[in-house]
Amino acid sequence: MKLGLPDGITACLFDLDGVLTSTAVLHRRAWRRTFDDYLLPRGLPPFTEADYLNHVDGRPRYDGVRAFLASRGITVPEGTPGDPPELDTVHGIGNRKNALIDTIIREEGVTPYPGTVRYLEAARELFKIGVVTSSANATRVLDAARLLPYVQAQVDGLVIVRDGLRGKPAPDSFLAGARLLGVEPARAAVFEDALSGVAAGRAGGFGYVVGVDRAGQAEALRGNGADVVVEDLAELL
Ligand SMILES: O=P(O)(O)OC[C@H]1O[C@@H](O)[C@H](O)[C@@H](O)[C@@H]1O
Repeated sequence: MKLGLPDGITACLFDLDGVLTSTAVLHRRAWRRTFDDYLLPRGLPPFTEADYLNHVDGRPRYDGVRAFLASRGITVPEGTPGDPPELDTVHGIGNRKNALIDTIIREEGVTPYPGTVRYLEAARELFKIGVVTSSANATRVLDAARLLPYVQAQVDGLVIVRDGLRGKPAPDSFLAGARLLGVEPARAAVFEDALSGVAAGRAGGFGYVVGVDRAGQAEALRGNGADVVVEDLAELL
């Protein structure tokens, strides 16, 4: 074992929001405001943390809109990516959330987890490092957190759309990350805080899946595919 990973692992694929940076809570807040603006005027129950964790967390933006609305039996037109934020379409609602997260990130900034930075410092000496995230805002967030120098390969929300990949919980984005680093999935470890993300790691046949529990959902992370669950990456040092 090195840095808590089994022998034979040569690469680490890190999710971004909630694993490297504390931006998962910012996304959650933006989603809550977006969906509550839709739900509450219609007399429907508000968006909950469980809604976020089960249907939205880790998935590409519009997949999250579709999955959550489907869980409530709500159908809205698909629309197109250029839809303005005030339109009640899948794309309009997703764009509304993106305008909100944009403001929140600009006003509040981005912090990397200190334990993650320590882990990255150690890992860069031993492993290839990639970031695999559904977020189309990844470069900006990595840059603000000063983490870009650690990243040798990046698969993000823009790449997912460009290459027509299926989003998490499908394994496509992690498999693309492994390919970019030139490693077999069995030789790569996946680090994920989202249920959809650990499921993607398991579905891709990755050598090890580390669940990072930032939301008191250790059991669910294990149930969806994590081999081990930690609350902070420093526990693996
Ligand atoms: O809307 P973005 O920035 O492209 O991000 C898409 C998704 O990215 C994931 O990393 C987050 O867990 C989700 O909350 C978010 O919805």
